[in-house]
Amino acid sequence: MRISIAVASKHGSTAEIAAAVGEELAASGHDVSVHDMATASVLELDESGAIILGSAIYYGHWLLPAEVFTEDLSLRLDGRPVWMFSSGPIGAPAQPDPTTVDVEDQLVLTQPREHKVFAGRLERARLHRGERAVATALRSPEGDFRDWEEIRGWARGIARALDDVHSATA
Ligand SMILES: Cc1cc2nc3c(=O)[nH]c(=O)nc-3n(C[C@H](O)[C@H](O)[C@H](O)COP(=O)(O)O)c2cc1C
Repeated sequence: MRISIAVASKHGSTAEIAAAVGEELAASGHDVSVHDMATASVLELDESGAIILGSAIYYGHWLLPAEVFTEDLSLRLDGRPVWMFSSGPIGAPAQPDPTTVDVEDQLVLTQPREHKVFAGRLERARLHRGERAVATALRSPEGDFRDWEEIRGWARGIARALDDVHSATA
């Protein structure tokens, strides 16, 4: 099946999650394309049988390009299955609590099969000056907390769910 992954990332770590999800789905035999929501058109996803949307979390929300893209896409979904992921919480245990991300609008618009929150990466050297000030004020831990086995396992679960859909309709 053709699967599109559309992602919004400011400092690259969420884009790398999208790439890993894409690798797993491709390994399961799917035809996968990854789109940057900051530059892609929703029309590029028209031929996809399933769609995965993901964004980094900043200040409790998805990045603006992800919010705009998702709203536009929602008019063209036509019942196609959607999965969503967010990436942000930092540290061990990861903070803030993954449930604090406000993606209510995106959930209502796309009715995803699942919304998964993955831990993120925060490296001060990559941040802009204002972001660094916020990270310092919040005493955010620094590091790469992404759990690749969790991420790849989630992608394999999507592949299995799509197989089930396919065999039920075959
Ligand atoms: C200024 C700033 C604000 C952030 N706000 C949140 C937040 O509200 N919730 C959260 O879970 N993570 C937050 N994060 C952590 C980022 O989501 C995390 O670093 C993520 O992995 C960045 O993804 P990217 O590399 O794709 O941009 C924030 C990070 C920065 C620098």
